[in-house]
This record gives sequence, C-alpha cells and structure tokens, in this order.
Amino acid sequence: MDAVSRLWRGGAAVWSPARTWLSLAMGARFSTSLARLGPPMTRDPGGRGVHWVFLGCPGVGKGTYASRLSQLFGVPHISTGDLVREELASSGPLAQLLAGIVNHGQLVSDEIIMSLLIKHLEHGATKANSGSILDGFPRTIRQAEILEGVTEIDLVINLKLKEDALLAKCLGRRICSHCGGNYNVASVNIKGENGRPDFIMAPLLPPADCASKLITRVDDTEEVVKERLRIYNEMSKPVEEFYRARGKLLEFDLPGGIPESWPKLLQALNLVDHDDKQSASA
Ligand SMILES: Nc1ncnc2c1ncn2[C@@H]1O[C@H](COP(=O)(O)OP(=O)(O)O)[C@@H](O)[C@H]1O
Repeated sequence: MDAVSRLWRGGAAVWSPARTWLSLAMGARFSTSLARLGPPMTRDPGGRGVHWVFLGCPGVGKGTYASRLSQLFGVPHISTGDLVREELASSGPLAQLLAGIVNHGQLVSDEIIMSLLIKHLEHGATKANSGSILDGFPRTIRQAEILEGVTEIDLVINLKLKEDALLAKCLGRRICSHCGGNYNVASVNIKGENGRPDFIMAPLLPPADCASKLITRVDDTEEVVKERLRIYNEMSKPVEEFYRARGKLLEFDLPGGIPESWPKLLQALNLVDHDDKQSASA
C-alpha cells in the first residue's frame, strides 16, 4: 500500500494522526478566537505569526501577492500548486498520476494534496507557531474543513478579476526555467462598462538574462484554463462562502497590475505603515 493510501485508508482513525501532524507543524491554536477583520498587525500580541489564506481563480495573482506578504511578515508562503509541480517534476511515484490530472485542469484529490502538504511540513519548512500564508489551499470544502480542524485561520483574502482578464493573464504567464522568476507577457486592456474605468494591466516583462529561458506552464493553454475556471466555480467558489459565513473573508478586486494593486492591497489590510518601515530598513 502506498503512503497516500496508508494515510487515508478511508477512516477517521487513519486520518487523525495526519491531522495531528498538520496541527503540530502549523502551530495550531485551537483556543484562539480570531474571527474578525481588524487591523492585522494589532491582532497578535502573543507573537503568533499570521495564518492567512489566499483564494481566487487561476491566474488572479495569488502566488504574487502571497509571496510578497510572506516576505513582509517573514512567514512561509505555502503554495500547493508549487508542491504539485515539484512532485510532477520529480520521478516520484505520483508524478505520472499528477500529470494526467493537472495537465487537464482537474483538481488533485484531497488525499494527495494533504499528503503533499504533510510531506512539505514534515521537512520542516514551517516551524511551530511561525504562521504561514497558504496559496491555492483549501480549494474544496473538504480541505477547508480539515484545515479548520487543525489550525485557526485568521484571514482569507479573496482576489478577484474579470474572467477575460484571468484568461489573458494565464495565457501570458511565463516562468524563467533558470531562476524560476514569474513574468507575464500579456497586455490587458478591457473597456470599462457602465461608467466603470477601463481595466489596464501592463505586461511584466523579464530581464534580458531570463528572456531566452522562458517557459509556459503545460496547464496554461486556453482549453485547460477554461476548464480550470469551470472547476474553480464548481469546487472552490463554495470555499469563499465557507469563510464568508465565518466572517473571515476579505474581498479584494484587483484594480490593475502589481504597481496599482499592491499599495491598495496593503491599504485594505491596514499594512501601509508596516511596508513603509520595511522599505526604509531595506
Ligand atoms: N488545494 C488543491 N487541491 C487540489 N488540486 C490542487 C490544489 N492546489 C493545486 N492543485 C493542482 O495544481 C494545479 C496548479 O495549481 P495552482 O498553481 O495553484 O494553479 P492556479 O493558477 O490554477 O490557481 C491545479 O490546477 C490543481 O490541479
């Protein structure tokens, strides 16, 4: 029996050690009651790091903003999409199975995602109570329930963009095969409707060193992106409601590219002073 099947053999008895692991690794605090959206920096006098989640459709920029915030707070950015791609690139036992799922825009099973997450946490990337910013997890109600059982999430940021912008952004996404840098060659310009301003997103072009080494994700084709969007609406949209009902969801409509959106996001999170201090000491 492989590790994933062993972990999940279908019953709570088998699942509970996995939950314990996850809770230890994520520094769970069952007793805290943080279901409010106050200024994040004043929320934690005890020194507990932020426990935040990024939700949003494919291509919305979860990775970009989660990574920036994790640097700001000094907590790990955990992207399940990255964990899946790492496993795919390895010659591990799951690689072939994952390729068939991811390359068709489907979701990996909750069981496999949990096993990848636990494997990542076991390798010590996240220290107890240090906090983390999760990106791309949870993506199903089941994942959200599991997470709720093991750690207290303080805030869930739901990034939003119009569907035509999402599609253009996914199709324009490029990664430097050498340094791993993320770029976007799409130039998005969508006419505003009903008196709304036009939506403009400038390309994020690579430096000369990376320009000849760009690759496109296999799942960033038009057909697969449309399927990922459909799956998001079916499986992941309910997760928004899950957190909305708990008073933890912060909706954030991206006003444009990173230069316009980042300062507005910091404002929405009440983090402007914090970023100023960090920039000043950089
Ligand atoms: N929490 C998850 N549950 C199930 N599948 C996941 C999860 N996170 C990532 N994946 C798989 O990895 C792929 C890439 O994830 P990600 O990089 O987060 O993509 P996206 O740009 O679609 O948000 C997804 O399409 C899905 O197949």
